[in-house]
Amino acid sequence: MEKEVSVRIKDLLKSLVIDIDNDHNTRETPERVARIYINEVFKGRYHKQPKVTSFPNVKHLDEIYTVGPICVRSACSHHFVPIMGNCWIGIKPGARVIGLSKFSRVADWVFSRPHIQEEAVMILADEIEKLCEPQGLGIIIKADHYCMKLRGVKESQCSMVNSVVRGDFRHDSSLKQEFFELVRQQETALSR
Ligand SMILES: Nc1nc2c(ncn2[C@@H]2O[C@H](COP(=O)(O)OP(=O)(O)OP(=O)(O)O)[C@@H](O)[C@H]2O)c(=O)[nH]1
Repeated sequence: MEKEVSVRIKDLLKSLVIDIDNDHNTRETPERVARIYINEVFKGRYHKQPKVTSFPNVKHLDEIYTVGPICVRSACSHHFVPIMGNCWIGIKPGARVIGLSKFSRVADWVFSRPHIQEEAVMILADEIEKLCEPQGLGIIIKADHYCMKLRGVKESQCSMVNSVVRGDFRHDSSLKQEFFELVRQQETALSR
């Protein structure tokens, strides 16, 4: 696959009148770009989900906890330029729990694909629900879209914030508020 992609990138660069044969800086760029897409930026499409072990919630914990900020590194489906930001996950555990670091690993796997942010948050929520079946789940993403910064409208300060709430977070507004408040407090502490 790397070979096939690099051949096509070579054609693309030729169409863009980039002289990869004589410009020493771009000579191996097609191979590099192929590796970046397959092994890094879009790896979530080609690599298996990271292994996640779940454990029984022996103490029947039913208080919420949050984890974040988790890095969002993605690419927008429309222009293939970066989406960079943070995400926060809130859990009211169910019968099983997973290790904290696994939220980052699964998020990285999900975000490493071309996305629009509205769908990315739902796909991540679906994966977390499958892994630990929480009683409640909330996710907030705040991200910069370089299709709005680097090009187009060139808005340097504008970002997108969206969220998804599932289970008890959706049915119990006080729980949802608690999650948003915990994230707000941690964000404020980080920005000091
Ligand atoms: N809803 C949503 N829109 C996004 C996201 N990422 C990029 N976009 C927007 O997708 C739109 C694509 O618009 P098009 O009109 O098809 O493309 P375009 O002519 O390049 O648009 P401009 O960016 O306005 O120049 C742009 O407004 C982007 O800002 C995302 O995650 N969610």
